[in-house]
Amino acid sequence: MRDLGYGLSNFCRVRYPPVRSGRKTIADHIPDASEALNDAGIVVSNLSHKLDGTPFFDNLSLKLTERRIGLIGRNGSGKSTLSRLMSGLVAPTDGNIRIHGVDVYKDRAAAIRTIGLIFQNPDHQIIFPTVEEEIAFGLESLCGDKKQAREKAKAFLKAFGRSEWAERGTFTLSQGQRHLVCLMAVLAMEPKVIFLDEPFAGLDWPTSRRLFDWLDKLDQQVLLVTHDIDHLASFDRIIWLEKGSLMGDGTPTEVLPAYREAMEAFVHVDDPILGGNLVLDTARGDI
Ligand SMILES: Nc1ncnc2c1ncn2[C@@H]1O[C@H](COP(=O)(O)OP(=O)(O)OP(=O)(O)O)[C@@H](O)[C@H]1O
Repeated sequence: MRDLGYGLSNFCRVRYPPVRSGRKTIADHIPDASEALNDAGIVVSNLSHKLDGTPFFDNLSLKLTERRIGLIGRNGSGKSTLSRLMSGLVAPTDGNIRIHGVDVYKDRAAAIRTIGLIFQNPDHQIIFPTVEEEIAFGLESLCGDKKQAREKAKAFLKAFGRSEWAERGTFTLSQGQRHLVCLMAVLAMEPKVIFLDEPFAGLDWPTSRRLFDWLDKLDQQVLLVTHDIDHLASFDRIIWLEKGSLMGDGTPTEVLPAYREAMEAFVHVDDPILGGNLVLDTARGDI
């Protein structure tokens, strides 16, 4: 497709220089040698990553110690890729990522104890026919004892007021209920950090609200990838990515208005009916 020269990256760079927190600058989040020894939170150090041989992340460094962190950006901005890298599912081309001191790619056994991942679609996560088996699976990989894992799964279901789900077929549950099973399976393993990649997509408002309320009560550090910025107003820190670059980093009040304005400008500038200029370049990653 033809690009009329109003690419997102240029648009944002001209009108929206990276948003910086009043309290901190990006440099404050770059770990120095002494900070690298600090095991707290998520530490991304000089991350460079290529996709199909093309550089995507270039020397990205972040130190995330806040309890609630939102990761936003347009489609293709790199949110899921960064989540996969942070979860240790993908090897970074260069640099490293440590979560509470664990190099998540190199030390998978420790990573499983440290990170919990919840995907957008519970069907990409659930593999067992019954709820109890699903929850017991991760526990068994931690303790190595099937009976103990099943008992712990039962106790966990009871604590969530869902004992009657133990023998229930996972695919007889609604999508919202399957999300809850995924959340319980992850929480049962007591990870220090939980990554959620668009967990509310496709859920009705009460279900997403209830899931959000559960998340809100968790003690764990949570990193939430979402397009629904209304969920992020109460968060501690927002990271805004565009095409692998950091466009904003700060509190919701510092980042979200600029993000909203940039996204609204896109609606009007690029609308084929109102503006006549819709040019979506798939190679560029617009869609
Ligand atoms: N394995 C891969 N190989 C090559 N390119 C990839 C790969 N995975 C993702 N990409 C590309 O990297 C870019 C970032 O993708 P990513 O899925 O991280 O974006 P996203 O911000 O999560 O998008 P969305 O909001 O649509 O979920 C996209 O242009 C995508 O096409």
